[in-house]
Amino acid sequence: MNQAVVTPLTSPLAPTSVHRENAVVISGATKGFGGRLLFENLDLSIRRGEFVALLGASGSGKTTLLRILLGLDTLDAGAGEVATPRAAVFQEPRLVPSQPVWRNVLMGIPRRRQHRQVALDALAEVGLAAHADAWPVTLSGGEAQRVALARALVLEPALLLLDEPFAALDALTRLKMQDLVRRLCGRHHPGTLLVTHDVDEAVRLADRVLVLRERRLTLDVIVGEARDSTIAAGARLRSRLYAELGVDPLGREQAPHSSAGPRAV
Ligand SMILES: Nc1ncnc2c1ncn2[C@@H]1O[C@H](COP(=O)(O)OP(=O)(O)OP(=O)(O)O)[C@@H](O)[C@H]1O
Repeated sequence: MNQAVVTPLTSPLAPTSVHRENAVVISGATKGFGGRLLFENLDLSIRRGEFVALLGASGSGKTTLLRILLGLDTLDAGAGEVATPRAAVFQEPRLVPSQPVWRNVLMGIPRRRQHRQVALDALAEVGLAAHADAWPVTLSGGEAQRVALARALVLEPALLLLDEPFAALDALTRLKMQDLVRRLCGRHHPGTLLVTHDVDEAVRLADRVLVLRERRLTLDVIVGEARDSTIAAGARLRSRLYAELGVDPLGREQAPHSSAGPRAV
């Protein structure tokens, strides 16, 4: 079993008490760049095993929040803790071209676990065991992303951060990759945060969808029942998310959005 440890997001801010079942707990999170606030006083928790999608307009701060959770950036104010180990998959696979696939898979794990068989098992999970000795340059975009996913999961992350990992893939590969990620997250049980622009993707994959808008999480909606009950319920949920994002999927003119404050449904 994965022995998650807890890492404060910011020091010397007082840490919150993250329970072992939580992958993320942050409160009052505030971040800006050059005098522009991206988000302010934001609260977020993600449980282990929970798949959360984060939607928001371009530039709203989604990647910045993900980078903070990954430890690549810090909050300006607020407190938070994340369970570790953490792993991430980005839009680009970020493989090391001078190393064969199996060595790429092992790159983030401790030396004592760096055995070829560990890589082969991880590659088998993403259907790429036969490509273990291939060079990254010979892989398709979808295959390279599956290697990146294997490299993330071999860490047995308590928190998995996905920053638009399907965005560069063709439509069919994207659907297959989404199913794979969902299946493997169910098996490995990390808390997962998926940053995406794609409402359909969020509804297809997530247990919960958040919308970051105007410096706040203006929507925090449980997806499961709406997605799984009827087609109409799923469509209503997607419409609601599009409306929250101020977008009409059919390209009709939108009335200016007014948001009274964070709402949960
Ligand atoms: N290190 C930095 N220094 C200065 N500004 C930054 C830095 N990182 C991000 N920003 C700015 O913060 C804003 C939010 O960026 P971020 O990448 O978090 O948005 P996003 O919601 O992920 O956007 P997109 O969906 O287009 O990827 C942008 O205006 C960006 O230019």
